Amino acid sequence: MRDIIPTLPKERGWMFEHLLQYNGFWFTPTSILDGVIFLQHHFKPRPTDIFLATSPKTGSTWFKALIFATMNRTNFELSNHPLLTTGPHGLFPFLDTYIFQNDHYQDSISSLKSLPSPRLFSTHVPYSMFPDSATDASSGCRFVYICRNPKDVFVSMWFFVNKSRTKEVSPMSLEEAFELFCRGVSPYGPYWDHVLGYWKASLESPNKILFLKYEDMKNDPVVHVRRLAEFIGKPFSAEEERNGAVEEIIRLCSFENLSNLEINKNGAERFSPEIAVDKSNFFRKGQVGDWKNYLTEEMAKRIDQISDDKLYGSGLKFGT
Ligand SMILES: Nc1ncnc2c1ncn2[C@@H]1O[C@H](COP(=O)(O)OS(=O)(=O)O)[C@@H](OP(=O)(O)O)[C@H]1O
Repeated sequence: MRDIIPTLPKERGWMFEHLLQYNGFWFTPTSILDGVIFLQHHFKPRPTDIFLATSPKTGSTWFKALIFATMNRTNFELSNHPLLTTGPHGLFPFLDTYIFQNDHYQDSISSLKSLPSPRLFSTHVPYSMFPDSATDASSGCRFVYICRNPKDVFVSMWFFVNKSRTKEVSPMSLEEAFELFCRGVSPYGPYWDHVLGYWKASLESPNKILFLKYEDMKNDPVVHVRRLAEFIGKPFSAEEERNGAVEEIIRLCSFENLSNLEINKNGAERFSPEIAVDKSNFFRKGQVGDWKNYLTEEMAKRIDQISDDKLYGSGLKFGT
């Protein structure tokens, strides 16, 4: 499979020199692309697997914390919760770079096999690129997908790459990045196609894919954490509700709490030999509508127009 890499369409990268287009989406060579190809051809899903799927900068860090804290809430006291010492990205495996936590494919396969069920994974991989054995209605695997307003996603991504990019990549102006994003050339982009893949699948199989919006979680976290808990098969009991368990999880995973923990302020998260990101870069502002501080009226209109065109007839509207 790797033989095809030199033949793939190539564009300017955001964090690394290039992005390569594979199966209609743009990926970073070689780390991410290798991981995606591994997933397509070697990953064996289990019916109990749960995937937290996101496009980059849509709230992955936040939802990693939320889903882990919800799923494991009876296993830990708040005072010794893993989130206080591990940080959201270390809680459960990121599937896209899983092969780099191990020496080669065979080790990754064995190590995936040894994980206890139910396995929880995070991923940025588009829905269409998952093996059929995971996406078939009969497979049992479930996906939680997070969508965010593309204007905030773009601004978040631009700040992130300007802090995290490697030395060989020259700084990218907001305008240059904007052009690439609008053309769909962004990590795991086109953003709109990524969202629509999961959206359409969630309409076809609502019991298989829970489609959530960053903005809705911000507006009414209690309702959405309850939905998340029900979807992963861990609904809050009446007693937990009375004891404020939902609110406790929301507080634990809040931007204010997580961004102020020592574990999230210092050091780097290493995803692969090439990709290491300062942990603090995963926390910027955590707000809805920050795009207003960076995009001109014309830029906002252009993204809105693309969204109108792409989402036309889908029934999906981005949060604002
Ligand atoms: N706890 C919490 N609550 C709300 N928002 C949060 C939280 N943690 C991180 N963030 C904000 O999410 C943005 C980063 O997105 P991701 O976590 O998807 O990034 S990544 O894909 O893992 O690189 C980025 O958004 P911006 O602030 O708009 O840049 C982070 O600040």
